[in-house]
Amino acid sequence: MVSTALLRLRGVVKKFGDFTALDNIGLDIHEGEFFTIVGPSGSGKSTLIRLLVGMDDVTDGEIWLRDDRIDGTPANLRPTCMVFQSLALFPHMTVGQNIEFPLKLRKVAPAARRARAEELLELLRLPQSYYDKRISQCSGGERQRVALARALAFDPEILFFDEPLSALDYRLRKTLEKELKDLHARTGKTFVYITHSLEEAMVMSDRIAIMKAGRFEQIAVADEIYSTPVSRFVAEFMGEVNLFPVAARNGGLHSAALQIAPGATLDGVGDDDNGLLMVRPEYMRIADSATPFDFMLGGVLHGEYALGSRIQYEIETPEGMVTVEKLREDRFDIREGQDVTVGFNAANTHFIRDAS
Ligand SMILES: Nc1ncnc2c1ncn2[C@@H]1O[C@H](COP(=O)(O)OP(=O)(O)OP(=O)(O)O)[C@@H](O)[C@H]1O
Repeated sequence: MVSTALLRLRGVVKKFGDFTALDNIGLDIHEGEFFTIVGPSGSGKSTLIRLLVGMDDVTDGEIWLRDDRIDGTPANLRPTCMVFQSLALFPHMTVGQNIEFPLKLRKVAPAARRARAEELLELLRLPQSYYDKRISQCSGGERQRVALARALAFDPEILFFDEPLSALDYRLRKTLEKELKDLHARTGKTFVYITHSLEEAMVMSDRIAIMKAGRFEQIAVADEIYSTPVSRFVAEFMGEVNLFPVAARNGGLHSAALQIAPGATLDGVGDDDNGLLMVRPEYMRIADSATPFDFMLGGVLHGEYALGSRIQYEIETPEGMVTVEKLREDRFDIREGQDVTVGFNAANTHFIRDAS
């Protein structure tokens, strides 16, 4: 059978004793894709990657690489897969020796090894003079680049990344996020990446999978996960959010929390629907009598927080805290303790059906 997916998982289960760490996982990863798995601590991300690279065995299910079943193949016999771990460099060797290591294992001749190492230095934007530099003399960011160059020297079909940037400082992380995305585009390789950081996932990925308790809650492109999450869990995991219970009855919308403009409707919401109306803080507005909104609620400004280029406002309402966000240049002229009415329009909402 010819398949379009590079890596396919079917009914993958991993148990540790009675505990099910991965529960019937199905997944297709496409050739050349940057695929990121995010989820809270303990959701099963590392367990999944260990199965994918062959460091651990599945309890049940199948893993296919193209048209070969690989779940029974040990890690060292999966030459197409490679884990990228920054800390696995040899500190006593030079940058060049580290990058050439996989080629030496494959008995590539010294001149060809050196030529490839120089190409990879260029690809990773490291100066050629680094060839003779010791790893112990490289900075954290340079080590990350050398580790990537070495991973690419294996010429794997898929590169697996297990939180490679988590130990780095903010600025370096931001730089390397962009570099990784760029490297992905330049190499055309398939990247499978796991992280806690949603921001990292959003910047780099073609598709994101959100993991919860050993299952995928949603798999989609970043924008779709952010704008149309399938559950409260995904909505809350993907950043700040306001959620209001809403029901559709007798041709109208009802909510204990919100004043709803007569005739306001929500796309795709029919009679007897129950759910949560989601609105991201950047779509919340301060309302006045001149600017009515489809949905409004009153409260008191509880706090104002500067987040660099953005300002976040917390409004205390009878239904709980509501978050409103503005660009700094558009900041509101309101003071803590002041009464405010906030509003938003149906077009800027997403309805999460039956969200419990
Ligand atoms: N060898 C093991 N024996 C028993 N339980 C394990 C083992 N490895 C992992 N687990 C459990 O499986 C669950 C998933 O762990 P895993 O390390 O995959 O989570 P994670 O999403 O990678 O978390 P983190 O982000 O904290 O690394 C956890 O509850 C963990 O305690």
